[in-house]
Amino acid sequence: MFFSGRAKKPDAVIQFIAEKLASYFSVEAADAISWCALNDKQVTVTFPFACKTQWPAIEAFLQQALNGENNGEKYSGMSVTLNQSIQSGQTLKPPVTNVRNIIAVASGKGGVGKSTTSINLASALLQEGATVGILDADIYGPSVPIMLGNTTERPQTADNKHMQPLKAHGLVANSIGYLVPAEDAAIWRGPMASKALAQLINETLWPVLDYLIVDMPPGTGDVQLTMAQQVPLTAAVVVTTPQDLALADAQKGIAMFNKVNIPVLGLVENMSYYQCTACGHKDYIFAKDGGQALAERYGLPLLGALPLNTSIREHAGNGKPLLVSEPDHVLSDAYRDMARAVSMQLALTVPESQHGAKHIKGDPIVFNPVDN
Ligand SMILES: Nc1ncnc2c1ncn2[C@@H]1O[C@H](COP(=O)(O)OP(=O)(O)OP(=O)(O)O)[C@@H](O)[C@H]1O
Repeated sequence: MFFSGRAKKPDAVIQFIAEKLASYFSVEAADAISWCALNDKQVTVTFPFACKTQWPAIEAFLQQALNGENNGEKYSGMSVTLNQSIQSGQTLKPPVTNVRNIIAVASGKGGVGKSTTSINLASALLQEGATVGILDADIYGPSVPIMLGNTTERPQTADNKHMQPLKAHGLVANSIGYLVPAEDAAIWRGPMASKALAQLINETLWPVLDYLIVDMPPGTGDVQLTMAQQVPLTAAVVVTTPQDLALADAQKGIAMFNKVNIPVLGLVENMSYYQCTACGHKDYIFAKDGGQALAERYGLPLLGALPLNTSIREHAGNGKPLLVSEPDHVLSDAYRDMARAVSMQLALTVPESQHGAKHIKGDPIVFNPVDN
């Protein structure tokens, strides 16, 4: 047997790797143990969340740990392979075919940057190795087509019942904005808006997606509540700006999801500060640490804090997300940090679906994540 003599028992190696992973991700070793498997001299770590941009660093860190700390002999010849496999989180309603997790991005107040956060979160999750779609549920003010730069495209249908989602920048997307003129949707009453959302979700032929990001309409009224109940949401992320007014509305958003038993993964504080490009001084225009204080009050993590920044606004408006145009931008890094936090929080806090993978039927469309 391989683990005889001076070598460690398999569970000791796994325990060792799990402890290193726990320190890297600030989680419990007990969580990390379930990610690890040993096969001969190879430890395979299968992350249940998206973190692919970190793999080279993690691999080097684990390999160094195996070789170092006087372990050279104990773990001699052992190597680490990394993988990721994102499971479906449980939902109150039956899941949508092919969609593992639906994450609502919501805000109590309009104009806080919910759509901008949605599109950049979706792009960042994609860069972290997940398959991602975006659904624009902001029936009254759809901005996903503008942000993806495909306002003139229309979803195709082969049977007049189902739509192929549009593909842009590696994402798949659907929006009421592709289907009806803005002035028509703007006058829809609640039931009509909810029905339109149900159709968008259920009649789109989604390819297999780890995450479908739903850009919710702003506010916490009847329309939003019905939508939150109607869609098989796995979880929600609440976007706020740091000032009191927005925070008060963000609380209403958290309360709304609590009421319908949808787990809130955490808060994103947008427009946290402005950093002067000339001198680097940070100005907390809308107050300081409001998002952090609210997160603490509700025992939620602050998943990200993004500054008020010209690049964020320009890229949101010109049809090419910041992460696509400038993947090396320091704010693209910040969005990827946020995406990993969202993905990890979901994997660690939402129990796996009892439906298993029964709703995963395969790709109804050819999905190429690098397609533009
Ligand atoms: N961090 C940021 N820095 C600079 N501009 C931003 C930032 N976030 C959002 N914006 C800009 O603020 C405006 C509102 O953003 P966005 O449309 O994302 O907000 P929203 O909350 O989805 O709005 P709505 O309530 O209309 O749905 C847009 O012009 C967007 O480009």
